Amino acid sequence: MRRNARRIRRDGIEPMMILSDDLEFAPIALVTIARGMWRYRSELAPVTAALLTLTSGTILHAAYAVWWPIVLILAALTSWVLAFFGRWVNLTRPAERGYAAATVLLAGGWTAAATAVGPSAVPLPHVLAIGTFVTGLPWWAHRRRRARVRVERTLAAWPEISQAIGLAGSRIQSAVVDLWGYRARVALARGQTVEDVVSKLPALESALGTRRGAARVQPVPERANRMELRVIENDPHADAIAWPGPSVTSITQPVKLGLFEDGSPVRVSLLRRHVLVGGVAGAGKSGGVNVILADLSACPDVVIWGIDLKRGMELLPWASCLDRVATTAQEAQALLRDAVAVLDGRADVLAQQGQRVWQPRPDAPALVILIDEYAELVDEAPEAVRHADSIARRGRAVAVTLVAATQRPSQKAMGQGAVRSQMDVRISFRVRERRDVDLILGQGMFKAGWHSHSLNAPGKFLVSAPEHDIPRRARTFLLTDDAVQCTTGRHASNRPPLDEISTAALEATPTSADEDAPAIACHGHTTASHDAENTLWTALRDAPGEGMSIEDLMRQTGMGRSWVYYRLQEHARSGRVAQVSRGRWRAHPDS
Ligand SMILES: Nc1ncnc2c1ncn2[C@@H]1O[C@H](COP(=O)(O)OP(=O)(O)OP(=O)(O)O)[C@@H](O)[C@H]1O
Repeated sequence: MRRNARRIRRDGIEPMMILSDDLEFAPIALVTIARGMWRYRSELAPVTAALLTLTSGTILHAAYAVWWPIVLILAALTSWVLAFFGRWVNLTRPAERGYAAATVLLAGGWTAAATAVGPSAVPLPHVLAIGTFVTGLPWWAHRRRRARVRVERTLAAWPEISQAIGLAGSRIQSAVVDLWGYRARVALARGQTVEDVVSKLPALESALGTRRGAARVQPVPERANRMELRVIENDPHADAIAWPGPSVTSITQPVKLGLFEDGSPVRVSLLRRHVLVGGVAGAGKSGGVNVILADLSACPDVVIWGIDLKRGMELLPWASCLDRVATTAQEAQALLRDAVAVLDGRADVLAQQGQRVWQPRPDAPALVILIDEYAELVDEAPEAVRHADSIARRGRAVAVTLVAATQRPSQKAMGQGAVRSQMDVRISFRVRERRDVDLILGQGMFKAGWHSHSLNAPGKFLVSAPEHDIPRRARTFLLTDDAVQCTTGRHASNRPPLDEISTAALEATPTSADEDAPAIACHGHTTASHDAENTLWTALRDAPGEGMSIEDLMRQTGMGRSWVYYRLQEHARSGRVAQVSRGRWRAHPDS
């Protein structure tokens, strides 16, 4: 030791620690070695296991040499149990079970041989050395083991980490390593809150040595002094997630919007709920609306109307599944006014029948109105906003609801009314400023850890709804143009028309000329309806033998599905038209 210290001085390097001759070197070295061995216990496990095997072989040979067949049988039995029931001891994959079974058989076989002939009998020492190295290789290379050890070492430093970031006294209770990173349950010290931790997230990420934005904190609902710390090392949302197909067959079931970071689905019920979708341009709002549309189009108990003042750019690909689309301010105003008429009509009937809510069924469908870029509506059709306000306040019970997308739902952009405050489901894609989080998700949400300003890819979102009250990052499914085309093709012919109560309410609604510019699809009370009636009749009369489909009739008349359907029903009742085959119609030859 003194020789070492002299060499350091000769090299001109100032020694950092001077050990005096009085100090006992051996205990310090032992403690350091023991600490090192404890720290690297996982890496040293194959060597430890070999030493234990050697010791058992030595003892058994000395005392019970005749027991070797028992040792061999026990080893074979344990190996068999591990191979077939290893799942019970967390050996989830077949490769892991195979490895454990082979290692136990090898170690047990060696111990049996050592018991019989002694551990030093050739070739047993060589077999033990080579066996340790060969079985050690998969152990040292195992990805999950290495990840677990790394996490254990990181979290072992929690007392210092928590001290450094001002959360002294908090403790790690347990940690689980998974495919994407790790999760730890943390017990907070007296008086500390999850909000305190949320405000220290950047410091926590720095102390844990993660990348920026990798740490998430979630409260544990049943205990205010517990939280779950999640560190995402491999972003499960790095790639787009293809839409897997419709997740529902009725609006009474929750739709699947995308996946959370742990791979679980984001399910949200849309029944009797208004939805606000917000986020900067390009953050994925239209993509999110597409997923909602794709699921709703598979539900025969919902009629969908759409308002798209971007000249129909976003909604027109869905036109064949939409009962009605408005692409101008006038059409939007007429559409929302009609929605209020439907709402009133349904409310009157429910009141007469002494019922409280409208139960959606294929013959009494819910009505969902999708509005892309709500702020445009406020700018271009301020009158329409009054109707939207009315729907937002009164539409839930009668299943007439809004899905409104906008970049920044400020009070001005939402038209000063109650629409924003009435939104039950809030979906926030990336926002530019922190205060926009509160605009979309509600007051105080930013402080509570809803950090949608840090979402880093289009399609990533946070959802706040009665069933989602914790900020968990998710990504919507991505629908390609082909998927949209395929979905509309599949569902267009099964879309329901509006029910008779709603249609009667529309028929009874007085129209104002300025609102009734012909919409792409619109019910029977438009100014164009008289011409459409004549066109319909001519089309049915001139139809070929196999009849005309409803889509053909919609195209020719320029009217919506409900209108065509009801006209056909009426003609059929009076015997003027007949259904030639499923969904195909023509005029009766005698009529
Ligand atoms: N879930 C997703 N996964 C992967 N990429 C996505 C996802 N959603 C959207 N994108 C990509 O982001 C782009 C912009 O998305 P989108 O048009 O939905 O944004 P937006 O918020 O509606 O923008 P704007 O307000 O300009 O209409 C899309 O062209 C698409 O390539």
